Amino acid sequence: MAKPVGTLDELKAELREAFEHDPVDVDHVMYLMESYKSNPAEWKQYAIFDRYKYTRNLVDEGNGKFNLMMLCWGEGHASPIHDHADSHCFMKMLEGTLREVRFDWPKENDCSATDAACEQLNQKGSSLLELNKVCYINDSMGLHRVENPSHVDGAVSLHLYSPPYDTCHIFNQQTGKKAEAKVTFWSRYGAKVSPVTTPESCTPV
Ligand SMILES: O=C(O)CCSS
Ligand SMILES: [Fe+2]
Repeated sequence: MAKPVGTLDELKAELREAFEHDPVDVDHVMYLMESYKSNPAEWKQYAIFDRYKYTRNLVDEGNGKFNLMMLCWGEGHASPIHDHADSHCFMKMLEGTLREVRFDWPKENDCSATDAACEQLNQKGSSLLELNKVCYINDSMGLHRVENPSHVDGAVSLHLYSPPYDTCHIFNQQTGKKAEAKVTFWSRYGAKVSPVTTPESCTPV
């Protein structure tokens, strides 16, 4: 069994090592992310919140193999229902609690074309993610929406996407209609960048 990770810098180094080998060992990456115990003193420099929507804050570009980012969710903030662009998605709770709601893909691929083909997405599960817990999803497992259920506390989560991507799809829960969405960063390595959009607020391309 690999040794547990101590600090965020150790986690970044271990993740870079883990992604040097193909295919990705999902269980090993889950172990690494789970074994890191959140220490706000190590990550608060990346945690930049916005009043109106959740923010995506780049932490490491993983030698081009993955994007590691910190997402900051104000009270009641939520992502749209989205896919993960055929990438791996690992999500770890660093502070607070998030709810993950999972959905099946739309039954009809051409739903974005005709109203007749559209129908409500099937919700297939919901779970609360507590401090230090890690969840994993990829497109073969379905879609999800992530939300901060608290109306008094913020939440911070650490996300790893591999391969990295800057476009995904968002879905309308009532119709199943999908639209392409650009995802960018609110900050990079702790420094805010120009005003950017994140999935729930960006206009489909
Ligand atoms: O903005 C994103 O990357 C979706 C957060 S839930 S995986
Ligand atoms: Fe996601």
